[in-house]
Amino acid sequence: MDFKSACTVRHAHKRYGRSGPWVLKDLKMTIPQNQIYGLLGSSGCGKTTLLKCLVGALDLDYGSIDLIVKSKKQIGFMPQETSLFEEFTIAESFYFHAALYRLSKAQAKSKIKELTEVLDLPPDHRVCSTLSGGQVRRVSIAMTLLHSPSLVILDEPTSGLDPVLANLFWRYLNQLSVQGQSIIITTHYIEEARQANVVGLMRQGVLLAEDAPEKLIAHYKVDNLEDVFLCLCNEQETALPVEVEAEKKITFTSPFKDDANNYSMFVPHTKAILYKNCKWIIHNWFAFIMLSYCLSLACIIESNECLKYFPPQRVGVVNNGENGTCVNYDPSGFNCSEGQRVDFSCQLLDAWRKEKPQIPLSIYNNINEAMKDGKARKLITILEIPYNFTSGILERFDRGTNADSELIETASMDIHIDSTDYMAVYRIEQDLRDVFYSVFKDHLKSCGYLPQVAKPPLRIKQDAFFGKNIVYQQYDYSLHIAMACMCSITYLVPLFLLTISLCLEKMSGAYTRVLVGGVRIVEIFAGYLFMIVIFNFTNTAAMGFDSVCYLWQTLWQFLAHLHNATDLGILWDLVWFLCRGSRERFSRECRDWYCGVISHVYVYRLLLANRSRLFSSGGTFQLHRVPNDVSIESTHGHHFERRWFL
Ligand SMILES: Nc1ncnc2c1ncn2[C@@H]1O[C@H](COP(=O)(O)OP(=O)(O)OP(=O)(O)O)[C@@H](O)[C@H]1O
Repeated sequence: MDFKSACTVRHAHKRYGRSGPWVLKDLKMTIPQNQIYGLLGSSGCGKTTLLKCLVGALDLDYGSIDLIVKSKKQIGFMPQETSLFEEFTIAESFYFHAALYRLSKAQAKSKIKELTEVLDLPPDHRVCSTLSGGQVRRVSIAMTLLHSPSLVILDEPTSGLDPVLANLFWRYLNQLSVQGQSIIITTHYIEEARQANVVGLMRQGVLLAEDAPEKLIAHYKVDNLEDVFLCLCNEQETALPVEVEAEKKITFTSPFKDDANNYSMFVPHTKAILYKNCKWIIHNWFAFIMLSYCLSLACIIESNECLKYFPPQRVGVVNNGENGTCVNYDPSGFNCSEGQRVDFSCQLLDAWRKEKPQIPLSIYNNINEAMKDGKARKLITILEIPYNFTSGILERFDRGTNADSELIETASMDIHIDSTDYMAVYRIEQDLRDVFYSVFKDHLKSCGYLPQVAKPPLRIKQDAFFGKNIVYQQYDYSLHIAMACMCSITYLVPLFLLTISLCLEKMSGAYTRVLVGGVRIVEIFAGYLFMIVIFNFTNTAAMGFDSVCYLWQTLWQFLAHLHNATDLGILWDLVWFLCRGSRERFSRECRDWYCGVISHVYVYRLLLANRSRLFSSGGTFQLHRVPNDVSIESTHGHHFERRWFL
């Protein structure tokens, strides 16, 4: 035959696995340029394997392939499988393939119009998964031909096509070949292949003959190609079995190894993959929104008290004292030297209102009502003042060291503190001590005693005891695990769903086409990575709202209690916290201005201390949730006070 070759295959050997049977056995093939080559053969003879080797989807074990094209971009390959993104509409599929081959809008538009007419495509808003088998095949052919490739390779394009349409399609292929495209087509319909310029007849991995159909028919003196094939099969049966000879084992080199498009197409390929991923997400929005963003939202709602109401900052009081609600008692009018009778409960409440205006009091008639509100988390503490509280304390003063335990019991107030909030317990105890001290001090002063007598015999010195090793005992981590798990799932969902999409696309063969189009794994990876980053970023932003809310309160509380900020360490950790505010999304107790700051330090200290149990809890940790049995074993230079840890 006298023609220029579009593809030449020499001594092609291919098998799957190291010890599998040879699928291609010393196969030789020459595909003429600008002509249609019909590759015929029984099922399983190796046609698809050969085509995949031609387009670079598989490598030969031995042999050589010479192609007229040097870039995958110039090849159009239609695999046997559907090879379409099933959720896409036809228009989206066209857009994706046009982007993949960097076609201009005008080029894409005119080619789409041409292909729609020739292949009688359904309306372009139709989703691929809803098309019939024949329609899918036609859309698949259209995608293959969209970028007008120089070498067109079609694996059984006409199976399932209406005969009239198949005829039109063959005519269109003829037209393309005249326009300069070389076409290889496999088909099971042997007679159909008479329309090809050249046919190759293949059996058991060997090309038995290749020539123009009419020449083959004439040579074997039969009426049709089927009979030619029969003759060739008989010849092969009588011939000696083909052995793979050592001298025919030519080392295979990919015809695309110098593909110049490898790097220049990075951006368009990645953009096309991104487009495809975005569309996939849009088509599967329900799964993404439900699994990803709804979980984020649940985390925020569940973990953020700021969104619900301002955290309770009230102290409930049940005053069973002699003056009850204190309406008939003027605390400021009390003067010991004039022999007036003091009411410590009313003095205490008055002092509280003056000294702790940020924590208002709620007066209750009985303990049950107060406890009800306490359990509803409207109160942080309930003060239950007994009837003879004042007389009991006065008697204690009188009796001095002679006071018995019964009297001490009588003169004590019950304080119910919400112990789920460790920092609140600490603060309320401190506040109560301050207020009691101020009341007794004033009383003693008014009665002519030394006020310092009321001061507890303690001199607090602030030293730095900071241990490296923090020991946990008997702590229930489940509280933290739930939230941490939800958050982790939120971040894993996009990864999980996009992986599913990748698997589905691989199974449908869509990726074969994409890879044959010259897309590299690194470009697919970049497209996926970008999507995952976007998802996690938006998730973090959503959760960040929670952090901003918390941050605002933290700052507010920080400024309100600035007098406590005796150490620069707080400022340092506040800055740290600002930088890493998102870590605090699990915070339940926004009101503790320092819990966020300290918990932060705490987390890092624990991470540094390598506590595997904390790691297993998976989330951040709050100081007020820390059990009382935390101990710091050894000292280590640090800017925080020990009392903050205990
Ligand atoms: N991935 C694979 N692993 C192992 N064997 C394979 C694989 N793919 C194909 N084969 C085997 O290689 C042989 C040739 O398969 P191939 O798909 O190339 O045939 P074919 O001529 O295209 O058949 P059909 O016309 O039915 O599509 C078959 O025996 C097949 O079972």
